[in-house]
Amino acid sequence: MRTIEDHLTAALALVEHLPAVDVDLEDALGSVLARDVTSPTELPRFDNSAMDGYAVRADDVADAAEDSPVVLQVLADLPAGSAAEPHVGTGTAARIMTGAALPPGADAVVPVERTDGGLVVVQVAHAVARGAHVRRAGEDARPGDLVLAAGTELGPAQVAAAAAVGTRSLRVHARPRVAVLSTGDELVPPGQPLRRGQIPDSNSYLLAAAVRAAGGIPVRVGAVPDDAVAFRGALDRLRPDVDAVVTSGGVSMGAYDVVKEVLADEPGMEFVEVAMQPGKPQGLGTLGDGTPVFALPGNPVSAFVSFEVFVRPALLRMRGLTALGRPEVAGVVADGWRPPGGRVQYMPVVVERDPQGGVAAWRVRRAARGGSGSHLVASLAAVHGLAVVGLDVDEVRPGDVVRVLLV
Ligand SMILES: Nc1nc2c(c(=O)[nH]1)N[C@H]1C(S)=C(S)[C@@H](COP(=O)(O)OP(=O)(O)OC[C@H]3O[C@@H](n4cnc5c(N)ncnc54)[C@H](O)[C@@H]3O)O[C@H]1N2
Ligand code: MOO
Repeated sequence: MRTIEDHLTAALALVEHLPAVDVDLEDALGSVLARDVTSPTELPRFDNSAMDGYAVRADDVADAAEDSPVVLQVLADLPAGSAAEPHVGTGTAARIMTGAALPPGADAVVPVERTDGGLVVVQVAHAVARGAHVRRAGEDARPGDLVLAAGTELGPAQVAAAAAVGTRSLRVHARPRVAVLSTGDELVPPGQPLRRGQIPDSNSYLLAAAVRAAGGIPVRVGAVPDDAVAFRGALDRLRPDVDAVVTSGGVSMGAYDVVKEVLADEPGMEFVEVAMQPGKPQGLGTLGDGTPVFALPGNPVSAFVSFEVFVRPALLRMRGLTALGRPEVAGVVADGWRPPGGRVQYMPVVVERDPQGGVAAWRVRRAARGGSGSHLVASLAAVHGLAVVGLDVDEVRPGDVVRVLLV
């Protein structure tokens, strides 16, 4: 059997960062920058007030106190956005709002609640230090500073930083468009009546959602029957519109394993057994035109785990990311189980804070009560993580510490 590491290496070798495209800031969330963003200006762009109040010369109000306020003449009113530039000389002040440019001559701001709020003359009842409540130009960024590095995934904060430096569109890696096909004569779209032997197709929804959660764009074809002509036809109709294809089912030893039957003849494809549970039978490779294909096993938990371990990292790489793993915690096992041995096990688990366990103590229990079967799709709904159990472990006991990938 092939190791997980070798199979992941083979999967990642099929893909590279997708080419760069321009995306409007409004649509940039979740994309990965293909080019650095530097600040063309100082940020803040100009010295400005951090408070609603009065722009003053600190020396003028050095002796101000509650019982002996200093009286200043109010020269101007400066709301945020005002282009006025009144010169604040000795004995004068300008009423100023948060964000308005500090007028020349002024070197501090007195908050309005420290004054009588006068519009013609103002009484200032407190001294302020030079620079008080002034936000200095360039204290956030200087011209040429790197604000966002290529390879950064754009979240709300990164989008805000790009907007603040005046960028309207960003150069990002294209997102992978990923076709999702499930195979099986037993599959019926969810919600439709079922005769004996039929089940709803959950994998095409699972995998389409997983593609979207990984930052890709799913193209959900749905269920295709176990028929070589139908499967080949569905594949041919998809391309060249997609960057990758994910299939589920039909890769094992069965008499009707259509994915294997059709794709085993493709020179770029291989069907292997990987030393993991679930997820042993795997197909991987490229179609004639180079489109990568991930042929995952049909059992729902197997499809889920296989996507996590092999497909998600590949999609992240296509999106332009270099960190491809999930965050991990070490957790203490609450209820033990017997792993299969000889294969690395990915056990779907619920991860909870241990109330007695201090800051970062996690308690881990199986998501499916009493089972680890790869068919337990309803129990999958409880999953927080996958506990990774080594292939040489014959028993996981309560109190053991396991590594958990947070999914
Ligand atoms: N003789 C052997 N039989 C099996 C072996 C083996 O080594 N020798 N391996 C088992 C393992 S492990 C797995 S995993 C499965 C993988 O089988 P396939 O990838 O060929 O998947 P199918 O046979 O098509 O389906 C398996 C199972 O999953 C259900 N299924 C399939 N697609 C969907 C879907 N879209 N939504 C919901 N459920 C789905 C299907 O009904 C089956 O119950 O093979 C074992 N057998
Ligand atoms: O590998 Mo199968 O995925 O063990 O159920």
